[in-house]
Amino acid sequence: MKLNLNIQPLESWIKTGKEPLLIAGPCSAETEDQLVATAHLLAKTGRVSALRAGIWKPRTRPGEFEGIGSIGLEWLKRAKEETSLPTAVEVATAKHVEEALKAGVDILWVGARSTANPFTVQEIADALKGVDIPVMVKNPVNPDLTLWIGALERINNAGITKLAAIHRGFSSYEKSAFRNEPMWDLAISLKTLAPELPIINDPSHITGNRDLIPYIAQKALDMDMQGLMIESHIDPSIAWTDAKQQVTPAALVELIDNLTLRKPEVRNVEVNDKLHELRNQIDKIDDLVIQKIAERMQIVEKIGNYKKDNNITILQVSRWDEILHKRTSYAKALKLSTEFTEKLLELMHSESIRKQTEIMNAGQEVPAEKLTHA
Ligand SMILES: C=C(O[C@@H]1C=C(C(=O)O)C=C[C@H]1O)C(=O)O
Repeated sequence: MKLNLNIQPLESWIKTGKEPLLIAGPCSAETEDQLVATAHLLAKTGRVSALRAGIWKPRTRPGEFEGIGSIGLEWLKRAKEETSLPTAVEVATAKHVEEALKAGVDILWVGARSTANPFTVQEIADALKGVDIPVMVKNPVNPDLTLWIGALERINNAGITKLAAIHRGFSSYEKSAFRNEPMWDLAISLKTLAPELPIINDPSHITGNRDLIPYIAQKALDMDMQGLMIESHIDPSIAWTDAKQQVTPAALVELIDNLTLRKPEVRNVEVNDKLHELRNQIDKIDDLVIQKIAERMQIVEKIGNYKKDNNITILQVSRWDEILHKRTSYAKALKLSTEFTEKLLELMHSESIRKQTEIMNAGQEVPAEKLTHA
């Protein structure tokens, strides 16, 4: 299934000639000097397509710097006049939208905390009705693809067609090197559901650590994301927010220069022929894999019927354990990762359990009305 979004290409609202497409600027606008000086250095690099700056900062706890507020819009205006860089800010309320529009901000984005709340997103969407401005929607804090899609749909339904998603990673309880887990699968699912929707990666918020930015930025380009949003500060050591993840404009250029640009396709006939030949091999193998899984399921059905006739439980922990051990060690010998093999086996096992449950309980299914929420 594909999403039904009405989207204009990225080229219609941002200069995309520079590779990769780069939106950069300080995490927060702190002082007029800091913002304007950073903007000048970024513009001078010739690599940046838009200047970002947080004016209103939704902080997790009160008492931290919550953004400079509306005065920052004036500084952004000056930065734009002096550098010609279009400007981008985060909006979290209808009032923010109103003020940003009045101040001539070029691009708005909806932050991760706002995306997680459909009331907030709807308020922003309502404030955008009848306005022609690009809007980027960050993924929600929690790893919930539907919330991300819902926010994009609400903004799109308000008539915003210059739309993009920002992948900034997800909160996770698991200890990790990253501030926010990239959970690439979610971004890949979004791209699969809406191939025309540009996705901008935000390695600054994913990593929370400037040293890790290059790895995430490279992976984002390799995942065919359309651009990068990277926090850049004239002097990160004294930044008021996110000091550890910001980079100087000079470091930003070095980082970008070290990325390898890859395209979804190349025009070289020889390369394409070789790729085609390898993909043909994959097609044949995939067909065989599916065929073998179907054969396995037919045997599972026989086992299910046999267990039913003889009153044997569906789940057989020791047999399942034996399968997990034997298969993972065999797979390991064939250079497959244990994590992958386990996932694959677990998927097959749960389908096997589902199938046998269906056989065992034929005619005794829970009535549909009992399955609906009270
Ligand atoms: C198929 C069986 O039932 C279940 C499913 C298994 C499988 O799909 O391999 C293994 C053990 C059981 O939990 C079985 O008992 O062999």
